[in-house]
Amino acid sequence: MQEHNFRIGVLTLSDKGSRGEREDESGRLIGEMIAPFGSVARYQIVPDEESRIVMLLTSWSDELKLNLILTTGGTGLSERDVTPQATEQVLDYQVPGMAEAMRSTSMQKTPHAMISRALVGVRGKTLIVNLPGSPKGVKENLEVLLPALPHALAKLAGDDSDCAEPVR
Ligand SMILES: Nc1nc2c(c(=O)[nH]1)N[C@H]1C(S)=C(S)[C@@H](COP(=O)(O)OP(=O)(O)OC[C@H]3O[C@@H](n4cnc5c(N)ncnc54)[C@H](O)[C@@H]3O)O[C@H]1N2
Ligand SMILES: O=P(O)(O)OP(=O)(O)O
Repeated sequence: MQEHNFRIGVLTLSDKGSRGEREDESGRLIGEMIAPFGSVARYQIVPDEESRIVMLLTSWSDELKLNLILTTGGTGLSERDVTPQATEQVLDYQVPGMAEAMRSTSMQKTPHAMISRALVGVRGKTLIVNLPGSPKGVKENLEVLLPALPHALAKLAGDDSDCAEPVR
C-alpha cells in the first residue's frame, strides 16, 4: 500500500546484471521495500562505469527532479566498484548520519558491512542513497533508513513546518 507520493529512481550498478548474466534481485527488492513511499519513476541497470553513473544521477536529479534515488552495487573495494566516487562527484552535500546509521546497524549483522563505502547525500532537492550490491546488503541497509525517510524527503521538498518533538 502506498502511504506517500515521492518519486523514486532505482539504479542498479552491475557488470553481470547489465550483460543479462544475473537477475537483478537487488533492484527488485528495493522496488518492493520502497513501494509504500511512492512510485518508481525510473529504473535502470548499467555497468560499473563512473561516467555513466554520473550522467544518470545528474539527469535524474536535475531534469526528472526525483525525490529519491537508490543505487545498489559497486560500493566495495574491487577495481570496478566506482559508485561512491561517481556519487561524490554529483552531491552538493553529504548526509553522513544516514550512511553512518546504515553501516553501524549492519555491523551487528556482519563485519563485512564496514567494507561498503556507501554515501548518502543531496543534489538539488534529490536525496541520493548508495546501497551495497547483494540482496542481503540491500535489505539490511535500507531497513535502517526507511523510518527516517518520509521526514527527510518532506524537508528536502520544502516542508517548513515545525518538527521538534516534545521533551519527555
Ligand atoms: N548489511 C550488510 N552490509 C553489507 C553486506 C551485507 O551482507 N550486509 N555485504 C558487504 C560486502 S560482502 C561487501 S563486499 C560490501 C560492498 O558490496 P558492493 O556494493 O561492492 O557489492 P557488489 O560487489 O556490487 O556485489 C556483491 C555481490 O552481491 C551479488 N549481487 C550484486 N548485485 C546484485 C544484483 N543486482 N542482484 C542480485 N545479486 C547481486 C553478487 O553475488 C555480487 O558478487 O558491502 C557490504 N555491506
Ligand atoms: O558483476 P557485478 O558488477 O555485479 O559485480 P561482482 O563482480 O561483484 O559480481
